[in-house]
Amino acid sequence: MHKTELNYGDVYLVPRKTVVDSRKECDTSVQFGPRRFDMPLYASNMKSVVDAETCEYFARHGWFYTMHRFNVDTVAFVAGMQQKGLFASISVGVNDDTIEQLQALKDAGLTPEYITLDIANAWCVKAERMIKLVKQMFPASFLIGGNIATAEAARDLQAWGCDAIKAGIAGGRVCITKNKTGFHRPMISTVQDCAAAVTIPVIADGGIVEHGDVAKALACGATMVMAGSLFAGYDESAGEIVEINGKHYKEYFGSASQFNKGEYKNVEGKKILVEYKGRMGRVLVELKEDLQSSISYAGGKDIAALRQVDMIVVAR
Ligand SMILES: NC(=O)C1=CN([C@@H]2O[C@H](COP(=O)(O)OP(=O)(O)OC[C@H]3O[C@@H](n4cnc5c(N)ncnc54)[C@H](OP(=O)(O)O)[C@@H]3O)[C@@H](O)[C@H]2O)C=CC1
Ligand SMILES: Nc1nc2c(ncn2[C@@H]2O[C@H](COP(=O)(O)O)[C@@H](O)[C@H]2O)c(=O)[nH]1
Repeated sequence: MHKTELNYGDVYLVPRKTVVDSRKECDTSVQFGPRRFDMPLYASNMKSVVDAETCEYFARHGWFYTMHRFNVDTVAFVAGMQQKGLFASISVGVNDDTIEQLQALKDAGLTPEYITLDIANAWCVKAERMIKLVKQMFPASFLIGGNIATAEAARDLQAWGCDAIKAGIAGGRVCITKNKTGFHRPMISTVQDCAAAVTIPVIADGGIVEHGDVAKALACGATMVMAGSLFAGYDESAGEIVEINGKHYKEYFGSASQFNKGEYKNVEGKKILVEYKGRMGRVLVELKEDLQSSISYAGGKDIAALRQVDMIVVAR
């Protein structure tokens, strides 16, 4: 028996009566862990998307961020952010180098406000061990575990101690996991299943193409949305600028790409060029305006309204 599953492009949200006089009245802010953020959206913890400056930029703009975990001096990063009066949000892996990294933070007397355990398939014994260790070493940190794509996996990660889970397997723009392994779940179905299965926040990760996809993810029960390619083309993003025939692009590569790994081993990501779009400030404003508009179409004043709307499947 084959199940039909849905992606962002397969569905739309059904409008309700607008109750505000202006879209400006709609509140896009979200409580996520110990802090409140201006938007329920943040940039992927990938080396081609964020670096220390990008993280600082987002934090100063009231947005959540997570630093990537590749060749990062975690102690310097956490100390630097906290010395500037900003929150520290880091990523860790599942191997022994992560244990050393966590111990170094402890020895330095540092506690990051947010820790993301980042592995392609977090529904595994290695992630289970690391989630429990992180929780034991840093009980005060808000722990995000990912990625997973099923209700059963979501329930397990909650039981292991995660404070939030990140859902989305093989839906990203630079992902080749589905081609190389045959595994993938479309995002609408993934988010609906995972969000219905747990009481902790779910982050919808990957596959955002249109700004309206953010509202669709929230309508499915996501508390936060993570996106890579959406943020990869700007001055403030971490990727390099490339010029071809007088046109400018930015490099965007997967964390499991040969480029990021430095070797062709278990490669499940690729490198692409995305259009260079200049300063990031304008798109942050536009993303907020678009979400405010979504909330108004949902008939409410804040993002909770999006959970009340009906969703229709587009006939093909
Ligand atoms: N969201 C998504 O769909 C995906 C995201 N990614 C991203 O790419 C990066 C690379 O991550 P990842 O692939 O986890 O690799 P890592 O290199 O980070 O692997 C971490 C460790 O876990 C082991 N491991 C990884 N995958 C498996 C597996 N399927 N079975 C058993 N052991 C495993 C690895 O051992 P060994 O190498 O020996 O197997 C390694 O020791 C991450 O940042 C991740 O988020 C990658 C693919 C899909
Ligand atoms: N299968 C892979 N997925 C990857 C890799 N690097 C990152 N990712 C995931 O993609 C999203 C971003 O997706 P986008 O559609 O918004 O661009 C990111 O947050 C990761 O979950 C990879 O090498 N392979």
